[in-house]
Amino acid sequence: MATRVRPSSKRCAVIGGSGFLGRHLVERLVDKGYSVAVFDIRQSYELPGVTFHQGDLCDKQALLTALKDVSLVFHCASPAPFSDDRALFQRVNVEGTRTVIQACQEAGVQKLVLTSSASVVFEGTDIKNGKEDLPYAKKPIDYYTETKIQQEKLVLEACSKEKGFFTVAIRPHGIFGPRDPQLVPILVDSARQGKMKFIIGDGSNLVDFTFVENVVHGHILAAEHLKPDSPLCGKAYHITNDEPIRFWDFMSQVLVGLGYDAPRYHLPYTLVYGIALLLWLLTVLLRPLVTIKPTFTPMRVALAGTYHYYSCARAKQDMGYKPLVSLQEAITRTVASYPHLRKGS
Ligand SMILES: NC(=O)C1=CN([C@@H]2O[C@H](COP(=O)(O)OP(=O)(O)OC[C@H]3O[C@@H](n4cnc5c(N)ncnc54)[C@H](OP(=O)(O)O)[C@@H]3O)[C@@H](O)[C@H]2O)C=CC1
Ligand SMILES: CC(C)CCC[C@@H](C)[C@H]1CC[C@H]2C3=C(CC[C@]12C)[C@@]1(C)CCC(=O)C[C@@H]1CC3
Repeated sequence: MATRVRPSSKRCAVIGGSGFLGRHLVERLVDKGYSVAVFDIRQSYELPGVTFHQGDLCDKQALLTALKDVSLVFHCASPAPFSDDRALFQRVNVEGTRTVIQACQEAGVQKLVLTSSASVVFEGTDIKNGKEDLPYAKKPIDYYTETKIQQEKLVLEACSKEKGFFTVAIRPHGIFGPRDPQLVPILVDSARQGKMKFIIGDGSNLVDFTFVENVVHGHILAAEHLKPDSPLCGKAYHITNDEPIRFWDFMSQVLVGLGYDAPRYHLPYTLVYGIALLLWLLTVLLRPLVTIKPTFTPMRVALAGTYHYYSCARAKQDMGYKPLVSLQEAITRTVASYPHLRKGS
């Protein structure tokens, strides 16, 4: 009878390993002595100790090649959240994740760590110190979040002691750091267009922004604590910097750090939200004729004008999580990493 060779626990795969979070995760795993297989639709770098497998995660055969001899899989691939392509989110985040689960089970993978999002419980209204037992959003803020909810459910439901397949979901919020392609670049682009003069609402709303290295730390701790009978099995965990900050203070610190003025003038939240909604309707109506990409979408206005910060007490208790980098240090390091986005450069 053929015996199955138990894959090495230091061999893992990162699906989405060419992306912002994925690459930081891969770099840390290599530092910790893991050998890593990256599976991604694109290859964006080369690194000793890392093998690249280019492919679409909806393709099970391609996944099976990358998952050979792998015991641990991190799944952090997703289409960009600001894409408007509902069919793409459905195909990659839902159908693709189903395929990832099947491929993991067929390849004999023991642990799957999903990058979910704290936004799975956000409906555009205030969340203060939200815990993981909040219900999933009934009206998610966009298609991206709608499919992140379905994806998280699929992964957590697949956790099975009988099959020897253990799953956990990490829910980060507002990831930022060096090489982030969205938060800082969008902010600077808006400032360069003169659109960052206004504070939406009274500016007191607290939110979580989480440094990418802390998010990586949470993922690796989750993987290392995920064992049969551990409390992590089939559960979701918020990973944040544990230092909620006023949304507009965070934006101002990044902008001022890069040489731009901080927003100063207040606008009522409902007015801006209403205008953003009208603009969005207009873009939908005009879509057959022209493509418009407004800076202030209803989703961004909701994120900019409400409280949304989360408790990471469960991660502290079950996996000993503690942020490694403080928010101030993280902002300083992030600002320093974007010399090309400084005013005047
Ligand atoms: N950034 C944030 O603030 C937050 C992110 N998250 C989650 O974290 C994860 C990582 O996000 P982030 O690093 O910011 O995103 P990125 O877009 O930087 O990384 C995602 C990677 O997945 C790749 N990818 C997309 N579709 C496929 C596919 N069909 N098959 C294989 N690879 C694919 C992307 O390629 P390509 O670029 O070509 O599309 C990209 O390389 C995502 O799951 C996201 O939902 C959660 C909370 C907050
Ligand atoms: C133009 C300005 C009013 C705002 C610019 C900053 C925004 C680009 C970011 C502020 C909060 C961020 C955020 C995400 C993306 C970038 C921001 C909107 C996510 C939507 C990314 C994907 C997630 O899973 C949730 C994030 C919430 C916070």
